Amino acid sequence: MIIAVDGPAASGKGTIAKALARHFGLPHLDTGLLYRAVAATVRRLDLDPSREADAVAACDFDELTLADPSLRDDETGQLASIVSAHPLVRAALLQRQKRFAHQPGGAILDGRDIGTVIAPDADAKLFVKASPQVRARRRHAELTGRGSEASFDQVLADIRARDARDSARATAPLTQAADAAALDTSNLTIDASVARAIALVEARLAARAADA
Ligand SMILES: Nc1ncnc2c1ncn2[C@@H]1O[C@H](COP(=O)(O)OP(=O)(O)OP(=O)(O)O)[C@@H](O)[C@H]1O
Ligand SMILES: Nc1ccn([C@@H]2O[C@H](COP(=O)(O)O)[C@@H](O)[C@H]2O)c(=O)n1
Repeated sequence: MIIAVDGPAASGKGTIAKALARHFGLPHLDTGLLYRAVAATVRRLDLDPSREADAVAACDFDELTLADPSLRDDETGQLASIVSAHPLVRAALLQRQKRFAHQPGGAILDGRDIGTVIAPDADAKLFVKASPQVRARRRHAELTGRGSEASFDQVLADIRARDARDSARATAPLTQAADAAALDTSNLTIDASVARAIALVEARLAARAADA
């Protein structure tokens, strides 16, 4: 069984995907981390993120980079959304994600293009969203908890900039797959969001079983 979870920055898709992975006993891949690792490598090697050839060179990143907590920084997220717009960067990371999705026993992946590009054949697809203000409030609380001094206005501006870049790029833009179930978490607690996500996935699986 493959479950695809997509959505914009800080919508809660990672939180939901991890909980679904526990519930259904599936391995989980946070695909944003791959783009963040490329971004961190571009920065470490002092490359130019807007040059496709530089960003492609960083796709061969050291696997240990994936465990670096600084990947979660807001600055790395912004840089990730710049490098991820290059078609050759997306191509370089494509097979790794497809292999993970199609491993025996199934998998759950979260990102921007899981339901549209990585696993269009997924058994269940969710598109997790929340208003920019709610997402910025949550991300600001998270960053403040980690000692960051970023202001709420800065976090909101960063989220809007990332949404715009991720949605406007020509290759694999952020968009809801036609067969994805939308889940707006703006007015839901984490527990309520997870319960709703489980119910949506189970409904989708039951509908597929009835069709088969
Ligand atoms: N329903 C919710 N209610 C309150 N806080 C939430 C909810 N869902 C997630 N959060 C919190 O919001 C923050 C962002 O959530 P999460 O990291 O899951 O988002 P994301 O979509 O995976 O973000 P990104 O795309 O930037 O990786 C986290 O601090 C998380 O604990
Ligand atoms: N499937 C994906 C996942 C992520 N991206 C890009 O990476 C940035 C960081 O992702 P997070 O999920 O960790 O926020 C994101 O803004 C996207 O630009 C992607 O393109 N495709």
